[in-house]
Amino acid sequence: MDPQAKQGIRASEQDEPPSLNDEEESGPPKDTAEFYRAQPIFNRRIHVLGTGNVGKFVAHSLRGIPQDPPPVTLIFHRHEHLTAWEESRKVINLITGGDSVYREGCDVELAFPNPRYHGKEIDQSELRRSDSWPGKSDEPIDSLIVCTKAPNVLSALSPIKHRLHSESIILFLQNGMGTVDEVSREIFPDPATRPYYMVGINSHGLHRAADQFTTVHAGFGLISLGILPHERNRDPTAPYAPILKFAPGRKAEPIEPKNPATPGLSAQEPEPVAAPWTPNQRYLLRTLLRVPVLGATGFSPPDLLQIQLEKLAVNCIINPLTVLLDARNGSILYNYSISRVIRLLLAEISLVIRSLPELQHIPNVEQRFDPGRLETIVVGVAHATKDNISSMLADVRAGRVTEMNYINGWIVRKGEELGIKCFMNYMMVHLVEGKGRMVSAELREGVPFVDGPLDATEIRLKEVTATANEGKGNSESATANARSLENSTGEGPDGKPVAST
Ligand SMILES: CC(C)(CO)[C@@H](O)C(=O)[O-]
Repeated sequence: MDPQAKQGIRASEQDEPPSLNDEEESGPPKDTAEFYRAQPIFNRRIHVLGTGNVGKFVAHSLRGIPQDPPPVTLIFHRHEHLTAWEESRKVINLITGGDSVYREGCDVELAFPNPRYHGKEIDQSELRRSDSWPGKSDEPIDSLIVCTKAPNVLSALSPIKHRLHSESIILFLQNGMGTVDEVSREIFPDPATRPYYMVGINSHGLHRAADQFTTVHAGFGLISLGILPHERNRDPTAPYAPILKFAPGRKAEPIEPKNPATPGLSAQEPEPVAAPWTPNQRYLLRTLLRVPVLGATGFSPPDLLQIQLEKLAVNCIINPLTVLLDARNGSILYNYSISRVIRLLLAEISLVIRSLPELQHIPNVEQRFDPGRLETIVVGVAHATKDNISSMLADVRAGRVTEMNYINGWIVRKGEELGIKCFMNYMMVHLVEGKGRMVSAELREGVPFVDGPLDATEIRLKEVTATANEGKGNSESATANARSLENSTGEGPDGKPVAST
């Protein structure tokens, strides 16, 4: 067996510094801080799953903690990425305002995602030639930050689920809602062995760079963090996990009129957070709070949920509209017709959010999620990011699956559970998915084809590979496509024409 297979590939073996808690305990702790300081940290290593812009930014930031940065392991999902890393300087570069900062010291592993079709995982084990490969690791993971896009979380997490245990902590950094519930249902169905979860909302602007291990920090933002209550530690009928009145299999009851501005009128009182943080929860949270560039702040679960829902409302408007208009974020501003669409969408989004049972005990929810206030937030973000291409538009242009299922799709599903029909959002989901399919089909058409009678050495490429993709964020793949065929036919730039039609 490959000697590296047990523990991935380590940058250095001396990176396990002594526990943060070397001091001997003397008597009972006097205050909360002392209580937490007395908790032992067994493993400081932080694994980062997903090495896109967010993953690189987080790993770079963690390695930049001035004193005693934590050991960080990047989990790649493709062999090419591992090879590229091994052949590179083994540094992550963050470009801020044109200046590059290189950080070294990350270890790497390779875990192949388990593909899923129609919601079911496909067992690939029989297809594998070996159970061991360079970069494979079976070591336990105590702290994990999941930075993959929402639609890829299940397939990326599945091959490492055996390494996560009931005391591990997983931080989810995805756009949209519903990822955590999906992970509990599909990956960790048993609450007794389920790890702890933390959720983060990232507002940093990060752009792709030409180099694979470089990210551009285009806009400073914040990361709002919150530790979610674990089912092991709370009453599952408490408001944070309410019994849904219209959930499948449940006898439908009409929604009671609520008055959230008067807490307690029709909702249960929130459950007080009783469980103290585990050492891994506290360690990961504290470590992230120590990184100035992340701008991380901790919130209670109800506060975090409301921040998530505000961000969701913004994403529900800017992301699909920029896809349909195929334009930058600012394009939705100062346009009478687009404003009508925004208002119709927000009317549904606001109603669903204001009806969520988990918010019923919180004062001012009616005001905070009023459609007019949400519109002000959306317009503010669209204005502040007017020159940006939204993440969803970038996904569609590149032929990737969008996060629509976790954004407007989540509103539609929640609406169904609550008895609210969200026609406008349903239409948005399918317009964006339809557009995504159309663009992917166009990109697939970019596969070079042979046209007309050719002699043995001649070949023509459809020009669409180079031109149809221009300015659509996928020119890299189109060019690579064209280049690979050029190489395979041995035709160079000064050979016979390779592009026609
Ligand atoms: C806020 C936002 C729409 C700005 O581009 C961003 O969350 C995105 O691109 O998804």
